Amino acid sequence: MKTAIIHQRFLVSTGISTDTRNIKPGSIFFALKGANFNGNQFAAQAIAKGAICAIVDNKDAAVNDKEYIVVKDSLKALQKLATFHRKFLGIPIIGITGSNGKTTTKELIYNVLSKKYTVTATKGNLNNHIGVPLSLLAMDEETEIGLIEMGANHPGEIEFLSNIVMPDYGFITNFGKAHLEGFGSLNGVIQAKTELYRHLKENKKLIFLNLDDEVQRLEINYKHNFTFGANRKAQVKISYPETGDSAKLIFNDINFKSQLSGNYNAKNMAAALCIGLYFKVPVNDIQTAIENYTPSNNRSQIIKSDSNKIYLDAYNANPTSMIASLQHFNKVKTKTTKIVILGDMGELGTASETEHQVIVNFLENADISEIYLVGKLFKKTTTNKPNIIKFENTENIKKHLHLAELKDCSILIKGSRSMALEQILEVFETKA
Ligand SMILES: CC(=O)N[C@H]1[C@@H](OP(=O)(O)OP(=O)(O)OC[C@H]2O[C@@H](n3ccc(=O)[nH]c3=O)[C@H](O)[C@@H]2O)O[C@H](CO)[C@@H](O)[C@@H]1O[C@H](C)C(=O)N[C@@H](C)C(=O)N[C@H](CCC(=O)N[C@@H](CCC[C@@H](N)C(=O)O)C(=O)O)C(=O)O
Ligand SMILES: Nc1ncnc2c1ncn2[C@@H]1O[C@H](COP(=O)(O)OP(=O)(O)OP(=O)(O)O)[C@@H](O)[C@H]1O
Ligand SMILES: C[C@@H](N)C(=O)N[C@H](C)C(=O)O
Repeated sequence: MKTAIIHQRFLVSTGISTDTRNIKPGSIFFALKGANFNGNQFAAQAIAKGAICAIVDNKDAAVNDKEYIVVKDSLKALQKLATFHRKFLGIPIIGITGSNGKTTTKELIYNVLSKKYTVTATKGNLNNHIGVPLSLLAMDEETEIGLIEMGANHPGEIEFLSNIVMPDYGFITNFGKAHLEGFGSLNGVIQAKTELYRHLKENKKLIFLNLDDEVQRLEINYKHNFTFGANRKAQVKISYPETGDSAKLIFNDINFKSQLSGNYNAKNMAAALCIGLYFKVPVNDIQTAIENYTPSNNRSQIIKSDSNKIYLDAYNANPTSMIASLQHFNKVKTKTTKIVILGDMGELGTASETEHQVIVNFLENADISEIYLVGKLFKKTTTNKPNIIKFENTENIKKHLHLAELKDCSILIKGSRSMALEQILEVFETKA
């Protein structure tokens, strides 16, 4: 009942705010609890800064009945409001999850579908129990298709988010060794990510499948599917040519280029193509949308800096995405000197030591001239290769690079968010 009342206020508001440090005038403020603050303490400030209503779960924070609504739990109220709004709009929603490439694939799909429809998509990677409701609540009556990214680092989370989103369509980018701390193993990742499939199947909704992925292939007998891949049974038949440094694919004899480094991004492009075709976006528009997409935020970027070429992939890292990046970089043909700078991979739990050593073992046999490993986890690995040099932290490698005269180099930079390896760019005079 309260959800319906809040929704009435929401419809005449400018949207949702959860932070008084950047409040939107005319918005509804939800007082959330976090690791550092209790949002209830900011409710009055939110109203003073222009919010039309504050949803609080501490009755003492409610100054009057006009501007404050007291609920049992503000976070749950936000999540319920999101589902209520989703049902109210009744538009088709695509849910996307996976271990790697969610944000990139979501951006590609967004660009493709926007050629024909008004699409509202998750901003950045606001993909958790707070970000997903906020993304749904960013949709309005103009929105024709919603595109929601769902992230997880423990079992049950995708099911929980799916119940909020109620997607009509779903896609899982891949199953990789990410967040092993919470998922336990690759099998744990598969069990958790396929919560999306189970949700879609129970509700007879459509699944987009990459038939080149052995886990996704298992779903082929579910009748509501639309498939892509190099696999001969795929409805959207793709071929993946041997490429240079950026991802490419071929569909119906048309070459799709991209500004994305790494051939693994080709399957993210293929997913966007498949979904674009399903929603009847003309192929030439799909091609333009994919080719014009320029990655940012340290993901799959190709940056020219004087005579050096930098592959900046420092947004995040895990064993699957790191090995994919290295295997690709290893194969790139260039006359320049190849250098890799790798930062620790976080959130791997007990697999951490082994997985860092696997990376070092790969590098020992790779066609790469100089290898710099940064962080405490890589420090624990063993190697006797003289071209593998270890640094305690990002500051130390920056000092080293300041002194090194790097010319005519191809440099791959990849590491977990906590390592913030993009700071290394400061060393180069970047000319994008
Ligand atoms: C709760 C919240 O929104 N916090 C944001 C806040 O953090 P801060 O530390 O400042 O405060 P608190 O959280 O303690 O504050 C409680 C509330 O008080 C508000 N407030 C505070 C001070 C003030 O002066 N006025 C206030 O009103 C405050 O805004 C809170 O509402 O600010 C930070 C800086 O902006 C935010 O980063 C922080 O946001 C949190 C982290 C958050 O969850 N935001 C979501 C919108 C979101 O989607 N964030 C994504 C995270 C994506 C991610 O990591 N995904 C993982 C998988 C998911 C794992 C999941 N289980 C999980 O743990 O999240 C993946 O691998 O993809 C993002 O930020 O990118
Ligand atoms: N299909 C893929 N296979 C392996 N690695 C990939 C794939 N797609 C993207 N990556 C790698 O993952 C990095 C992060 O991409 P992106 O942000 O799109 O993923 P994400 O799943 O959204 O991650 P997060 O949830 O942390 O935001 C890319 O820069 C790239 O290195
Ligand atoms: C940034 C967060 N979503 C993530 O991907 N974490 C891993 C462990 C990383 O930082 O690489």
